[in-house]
Amino acid sequence: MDILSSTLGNHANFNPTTTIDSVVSSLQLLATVASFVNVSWPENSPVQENMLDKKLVNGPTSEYHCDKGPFSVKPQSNNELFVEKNRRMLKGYSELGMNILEDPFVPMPNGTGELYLNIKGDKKQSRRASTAEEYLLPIKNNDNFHILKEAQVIKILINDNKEAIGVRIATKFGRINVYADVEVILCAGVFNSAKLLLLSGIGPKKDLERLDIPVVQDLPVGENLQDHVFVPVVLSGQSNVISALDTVVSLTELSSFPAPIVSGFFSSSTGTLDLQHITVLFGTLSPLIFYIMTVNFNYNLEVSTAYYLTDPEKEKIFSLVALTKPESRGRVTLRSANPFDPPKIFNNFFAAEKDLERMIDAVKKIKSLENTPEYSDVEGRFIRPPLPECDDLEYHSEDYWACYVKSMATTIFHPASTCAMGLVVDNNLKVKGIKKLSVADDSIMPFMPRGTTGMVSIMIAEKAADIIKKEHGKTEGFEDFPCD
Ligand SMILES: Cc1cc2nc3c(=O)[nH]c(=O)nc-3n(C[C@H](O)[C@H](O)[C@H](O)COP(=O)(O)OP(=O)(O)OC[C@H]3O[C@@H](n4cnc5c(N)ncnc54)[C@H](O)[C@@H]3O)c2cc1C
Repeated sequence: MDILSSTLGNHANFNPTTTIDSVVSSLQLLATVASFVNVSWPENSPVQENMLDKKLVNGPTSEYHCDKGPFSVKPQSNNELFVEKNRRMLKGYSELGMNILEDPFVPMPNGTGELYLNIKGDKKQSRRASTAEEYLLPIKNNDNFHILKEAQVIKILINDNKEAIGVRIATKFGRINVYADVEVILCAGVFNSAKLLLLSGIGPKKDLERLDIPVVQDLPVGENLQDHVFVPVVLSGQSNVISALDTVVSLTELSSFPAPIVSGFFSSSTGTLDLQHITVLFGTLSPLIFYIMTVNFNYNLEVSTAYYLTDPEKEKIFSLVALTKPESRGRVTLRSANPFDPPKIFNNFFAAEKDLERMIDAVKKIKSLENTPEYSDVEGRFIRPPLPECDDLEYHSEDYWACYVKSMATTIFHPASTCAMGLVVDNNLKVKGIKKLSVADDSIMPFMPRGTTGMVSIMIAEKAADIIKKEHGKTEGFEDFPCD
């Protein structure tokens, strides 16, 4: 297991003796990179969960749940430390006018509810259910499954017939060419799949010519970059010194995310469920809020310290407010023709004016939690972070909120769509105009999913495996949905 995990950061999905089965195995490798929370996906997903809460499997929304799939999933209420705090957070949202959903993992979930977490095992034996364990472990001894460690693909080899014949890999022993018997499947992620296509002459003609890369196929690779941009809104809640203890205990409790967490979808005045909040309650003086702000999201020390130390005797309620369906489009392009240079990434958040308006609406709405009885009864309030660039603007003016949003905006790490289906690949994941070359990762999404992208990566890998099986007449495990 350790050996497998250690290879995930630089797996090479291509091997010299590729057979149909080994291509399928390689695709399953793609699935190893996505894990994290809430793998449940309602809209006819080929991802099959193993929902551990029987109430959901047998309840009114049973058609959206499965208890026979590879991924263990359970609601957070299984942890009694969090039940009361989740209830309070949900009460605040209900007083704000949001629906409270018993089960938020249904199509068009208009409201707020508990998150489901993909965690397997009981109590102290618990651990995050991962694609590495569920997909790779069962096949790790297969003869046709190989992982090349400490290796970086630097180019796709394409012959004069515009047919992909293999890849060039840089290893610590030097560069080697690896040839594919069947086809090459690129799963290097949103930035690096685009980068590899560009390095191989597949991309916008003008960009390639600028770097003297011979043009093999003129395609809009790297364009159409999308992401879930978010802005934090932090409120102080009730004084609760005991919750400092809960914070410590919950860190040792492996059967759930280490803090109470709820999430929901809501609409701005210009969209339908175009906004999401993910709300975490941090116990009094919990250092987790400081850690998350600095390490996870890279905020500066002034902002992170303000969230940590303002109203120190109180709980902090951190809402990550995100645009689920952004209109802005960014792009990824090469910095140089050197494969070891990172690509240039232009997020272009808020390039579309409407995105800024929607985010301002969303921030104001979540901030107004402070006016609900749940918060005003305990003198809960919005914590204004120090933003010197906004100081000259009148607090609460539209200009101030625009400045707040632009200063505080960052990514939830859901980039997608740089090799979008329809623009770069066809609906069978084949790169347009090139034979025997497919892409199977988040870069192929034409649009952002409403929820997290990791679960969609797994769906893409599952679907890609089915496409390959179908093309080669393999029926075993084809469209094998355990709960159908
Ligand atoms: C901090 C963070 C938190 C997240 N939280 C969640 C969450 O809670 N829920 C959720 O659903 N999603 C979450 N995501 C998103 C999720 O991780 C992605 O959607 C998913 O991993 C994308 O899968 P992918 O296969 O497209 O690309 P990746 O996971 O990026 O995989 C690409 C792989 O290709 C390898 N690679 C790249 N270039 C080369 C090369 N040249 N040669 C060889 N190998 C190469 C990389 O090392 C990597 O292993 C999170 C992401 C981040 C960064």
